[in-house]
Amino acid sequence: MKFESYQKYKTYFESLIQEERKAEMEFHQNEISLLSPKQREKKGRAILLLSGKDAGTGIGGTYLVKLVRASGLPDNEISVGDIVIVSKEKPSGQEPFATVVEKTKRSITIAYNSSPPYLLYQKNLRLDLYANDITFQRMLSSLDQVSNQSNSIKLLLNKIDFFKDEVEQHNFDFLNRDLNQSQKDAIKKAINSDDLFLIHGPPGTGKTTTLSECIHQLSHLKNKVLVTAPSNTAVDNLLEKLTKSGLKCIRIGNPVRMNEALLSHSLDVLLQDSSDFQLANSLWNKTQILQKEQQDYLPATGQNTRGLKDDAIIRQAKSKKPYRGIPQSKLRKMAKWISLQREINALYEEANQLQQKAIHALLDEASVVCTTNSTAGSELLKDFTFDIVCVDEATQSTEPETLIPLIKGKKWILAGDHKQLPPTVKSEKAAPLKVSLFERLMHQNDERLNHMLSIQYRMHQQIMSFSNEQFYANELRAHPSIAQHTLKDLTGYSAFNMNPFIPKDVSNADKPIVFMDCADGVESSLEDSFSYYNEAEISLVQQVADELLSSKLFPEDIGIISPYDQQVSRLKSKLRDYHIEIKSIDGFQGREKEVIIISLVRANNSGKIGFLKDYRRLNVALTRAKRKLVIIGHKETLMHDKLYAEMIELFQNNSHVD
Ligand SMILES: Nc1ncnc2c1ncn2[C@@H]1O[C@H](COP(=O)(O)OP(=O)(O)OP(=O)(O)O)[C@@H](O)[C@H]1O
Repeated sequence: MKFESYQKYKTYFESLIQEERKAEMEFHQNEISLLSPKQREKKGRAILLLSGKDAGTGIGGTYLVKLVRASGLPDNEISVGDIVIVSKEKPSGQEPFATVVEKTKRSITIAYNSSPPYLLYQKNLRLDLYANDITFQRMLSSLDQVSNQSNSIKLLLNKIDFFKDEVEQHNFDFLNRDLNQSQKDAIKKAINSDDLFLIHGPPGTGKTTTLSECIHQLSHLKNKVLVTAPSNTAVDNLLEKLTKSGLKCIRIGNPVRMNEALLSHSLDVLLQDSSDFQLANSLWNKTQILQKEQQDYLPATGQNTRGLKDDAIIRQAKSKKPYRGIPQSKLRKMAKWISLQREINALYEEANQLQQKAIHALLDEASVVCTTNSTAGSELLKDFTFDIVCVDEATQSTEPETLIPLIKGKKWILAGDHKQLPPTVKSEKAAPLKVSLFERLMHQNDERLNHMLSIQYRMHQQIMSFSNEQFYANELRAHPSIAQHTLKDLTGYSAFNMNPFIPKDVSNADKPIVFMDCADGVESSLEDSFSYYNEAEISLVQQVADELLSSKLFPEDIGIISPYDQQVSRLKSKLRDYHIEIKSIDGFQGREKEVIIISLVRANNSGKIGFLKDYRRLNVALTRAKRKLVIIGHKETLMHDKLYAEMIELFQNNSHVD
């Protein structure tokens, strides 16, 4: 996809974002009707047991309601800016929308455009997330903001001038002495490139290791770097590598969603040592005392005021006479409430300024700031720009989402693998969003702008072979330290063939890959479901797991993956006591295990293989195992597809010993 002008680019992505936003809302409606309130609270998308009270008026005359849970809010994914609904038991779908404007440990304040329903001032309320709207808003805002950045537009519209001024070339003293030549080359090219560089990292090639060294070098060269990734886990993986080698980084985001071991780098934790922030805290404490005192008086809100403005109430209270039917005692109580409110507002204002000062001091000093793509668009970073923005896992986020961090920097370095699964997109109509910016730029630019890491540190070379040929033009090499590693190297492993119906190859350490034809398997699906399961394959997976466990393999060394959620949940319940990790292929991207068992599920007369046809899913599945890969599938069905047929042929012939 190429764009002729910024306007065309903006219109194209705006409509896709709106489609996806609609699908997100439908997803929440569905989940609300399917899950119990407690199940939804556990997922972090509902908060139960709240009590509501009037919190005055907000910006633009909105009506504010504060919802409190005295015991504290449970962990949740609801953020300021999100759209929510409040109900008594189960939402009916008729509730008006509100927007979250403030969140504390015990309360959440929401804004309504018109007078909120009376229900809001009761106990036992339930608040539901309706759309994670904040990320959509940030995407739209990034699309707008990019119009002021000629350099960014040039990159997005593929108007890159390769022959402009010579870029300053740097020589490097690498911190990580173990880097291989391909990784060093990627770092040199990325740093010496002009505005944009793409690090293509096939499975296990040390993409994060390489990006981490690159960030170190950039920081040593006195650059201010913003480092982002789509998920908190991916940000923490990178942060762990960066801080291990001594780089000072600040991590922005909700500490509840961070890896505990990395909390000392969190902005929230670092702020605790700032004297300005401590002062701000004491002012917030004062506001709480004043708010308590306010409870003895009458709130000058809603019907109490009979339309009188604050100044008029104060004036009338001084006059010692009733006014518009409001008795003098009530006027005095409201006047006192107003003067306390003014004091509270002033303290809040002062505290917020002090907090801003403390945050600015920390962020001004930091050479590396780490956060998720979405949070890069938060108010906190509003006034900051960076020399370089580095985005890890860039093939897992949509183009508008990647734009959120990118517009904060002059030069972009993206790392990812467009041969693995693309970002998740809920709406069919928004499917073009599955082409990440990384993938688009990779296809539209020549090799001067990218480098593929070519040495992998995960898979036995036979396990790597098929993916290497099909997806990486045979350019991948297995590092000698792992190229021949097998189950034999694991302490205690002793192949044991206890089940005569399971081929010996399954426990034989010298056979890194086994394809098992589950010829009597039949796919089934529940009514109204596009997900499939296959009972015969479930039984075979169990027998294979038994065989491996009795060969003294630890359950934590085994992973079971399947493309279909129905199969995953049935495998989980059948193997409940096995303590083996069982996940969808999509959920296992980025992970690895010594042994992987794949159940492919599809088995029918017409050779239909559904979304197995997305070969990137097959690539992810085949590249998770380090020492042993067992693939279970219905050969006859799979042979209808050329690529699966090639895979089966290769793996059935390829189980010789090297
Ligand atoms: N030069 C190297 N020498 C030795 N080990 C390395 C080297 N580079 C990476 N590794 C190891 O390879 C493994 C994968 O590295 P890393 O997590 O950086 O890879 P990745 O490409 O981001 O992974 P993924 O495939 O999950 O995206 C890690 O255990 C890492 O320590």
